[in-house]
Amino acid sequence: MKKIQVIPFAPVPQERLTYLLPDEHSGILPGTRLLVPLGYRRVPGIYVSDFSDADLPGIKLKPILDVLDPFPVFPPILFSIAEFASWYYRLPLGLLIKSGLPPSLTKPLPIPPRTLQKIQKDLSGKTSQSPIQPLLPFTTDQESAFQLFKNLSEQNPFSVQLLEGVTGSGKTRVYQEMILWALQQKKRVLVLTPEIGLTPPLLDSIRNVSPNTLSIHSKQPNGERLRDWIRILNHKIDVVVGPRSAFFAPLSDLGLIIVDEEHDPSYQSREGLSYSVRSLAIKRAQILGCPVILGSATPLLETWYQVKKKRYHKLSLPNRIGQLPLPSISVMAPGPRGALLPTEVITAIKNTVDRGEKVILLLNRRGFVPALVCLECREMATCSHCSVHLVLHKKPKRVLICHCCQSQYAVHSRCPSCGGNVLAEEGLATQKLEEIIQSFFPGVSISRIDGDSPVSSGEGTSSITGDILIGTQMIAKGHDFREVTLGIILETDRMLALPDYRSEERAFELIIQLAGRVGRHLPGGRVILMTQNPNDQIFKEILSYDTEHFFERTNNERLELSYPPHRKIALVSLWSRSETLILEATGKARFEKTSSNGVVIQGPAAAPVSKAKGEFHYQFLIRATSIEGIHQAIDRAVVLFGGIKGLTIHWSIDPPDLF
Ligand SMILES: Nc1ncnc2c1ncn2[C@@H]1O[C@H](COP(=O)(O)OP(=O)(O)OP(=O)(O)O)[C@@H](O)[C@H]1O
Ligand SMILES: [Zn+2]
Repeated sequence: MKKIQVIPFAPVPQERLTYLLPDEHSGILPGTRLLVPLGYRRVPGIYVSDFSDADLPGIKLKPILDVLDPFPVFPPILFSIAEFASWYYRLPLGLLIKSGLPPSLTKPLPIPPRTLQKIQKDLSGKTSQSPIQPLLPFTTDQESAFQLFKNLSEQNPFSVQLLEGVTGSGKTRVYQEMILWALQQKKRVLVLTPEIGLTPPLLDSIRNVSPNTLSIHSKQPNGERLRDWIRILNHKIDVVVGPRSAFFAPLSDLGLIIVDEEHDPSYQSREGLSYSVRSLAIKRAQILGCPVILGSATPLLETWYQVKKKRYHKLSLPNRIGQLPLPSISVMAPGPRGALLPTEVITAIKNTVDRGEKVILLLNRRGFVPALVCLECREMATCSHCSVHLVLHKKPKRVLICHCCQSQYAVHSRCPSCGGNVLAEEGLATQKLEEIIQSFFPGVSISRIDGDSPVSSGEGTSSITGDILIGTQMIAKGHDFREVTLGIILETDRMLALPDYRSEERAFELIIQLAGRVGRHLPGGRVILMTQNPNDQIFKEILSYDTEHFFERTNNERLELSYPPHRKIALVSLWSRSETLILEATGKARFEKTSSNGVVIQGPAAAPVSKAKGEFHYQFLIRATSIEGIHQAIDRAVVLFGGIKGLTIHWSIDPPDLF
């Protein structure tokens, strides 16, 4: 029996464990799933390599229990990037690999033989060849951007290229040509997109240049996802398009990675294992020696900074297609005496709809109203498991919902605190906005696009037919609505005031992206921002689309306050049902506040949502000049808090925000 190394799908401190492989299985290849004993458990894992060191004195090795599949499902081409991710984000390698596999391959079971037979039969069939429509001729901007890409990619094995194209400048058309370039080199392509459900047009455009394209995403049925994975493993697919869950697609001969809308925070997982596939895409391209494209109209400040430092290249599409200008942006105060919209805005909506054009209203809060308040004691309805107010929803039924843990509560008629019987609905969310706007414009059709509407569950944008479109931030993402010429953003000040170092950057990006949906095909586009503080510096930058000034200013602030891109940061979170336990543990521990090697630790402080799903949440913020400093601090936190019963510890390196 030979000795082999296995990465088990378990949070083990050593990344690889050594087992014995019975001779009858000696022919298996690295990347194959095995079942191994781990303590009293049987866990699946990946066979990585043979173990060539001589003896392990005093250690009695156990044989593996089974070989789960007849072929490797996590091929060795993915080992280096998985190992890098595990090192950089301090995550158990086995769990990281598990997070990248289709769900059916994460269980301690073989693929059922009948399923496998069916998939293999499908594989032998011809891949579908959808008709290829003629491609649009390039504009001069597109031509120069593509030529620069081609030169850079042919001169350097690895390069990071920012495709900065204003909204509606035709980035997708450039992606098409880049993909064709890679296919001509007999290479394959990975295209990452923030939300597959919202961007089927991107998939169509890519299929048009490469019919052997498929999309992988977490809403696919398990069987389909497994079948697609095996098709990719068998080299039947040239281009994979998808969100975070597509990152580990087992494409061999990868020659190009495109990260569309690279600024989007959904590239970083928030729950469970925290890692950013946008950042890992850059590393994967570096390991493979191929170009990676970061596409956006509003790149991350970090990306802008790397371009400034000449580490990333920039390709520009400075104009909209058809010489249509970007919409004009203006600021306006909300109406007098609490009226939601001033008369001027109502008139602008009416005129737009009367012309047969469309209006978008963005309000970044779903539900009916964000607060149900007792007029006697001013108590607000609050979740019993989380420290957040309940949001009143009216559709599909009248119910109070916790947006943190999703618990639902019946709407009470009396205040649970003082028995008062006047409960007022305060504030505004998308469902109420829809009701108000409908009352102003009775005959006009309205579509609502938010986390509660069908479009968010992957139905695509074809259902969005209203003349007035109301939505949360979702409405600003990548859509190419033809007739929209007026955009209105409500409660802009609230977006800017979120307690986070990135809130201005996020608001800037959201406003420019929303403006990007306006006037894409018709002239006269206009955007109105509702704000009480029209003289704030950020509005001057937004009104003139002065990204450069915004980035310069924000970058200086980040430098002064020691935030990225000038420092690495991480959040270490402690969770417990007992707040006292957290406070005692952190009070006793010597988690050095400032250490000699440039690591600064702040906290613990109650997290912005200080209790969620029944557990209290405290955070440390760590800053360091290097990733090694961050690692040291996290390792120390694990030693201090990792073994305490009743306390769990999580961390997020380069978190997209501090929530
Ligand atoms: N060369 C071209 N000739 C004519 N029309 C074009 C050309 N390139 C792109 N278009 C059209 O321009 C519109 C905008 O293109 P696209 O959606 O790719 O923009 P974008 O840069 O991705 O914008 P956003 O960042 O807002 O998503 C689309 O309707 C597309 O079909
Ligand atoms: Zn809750």
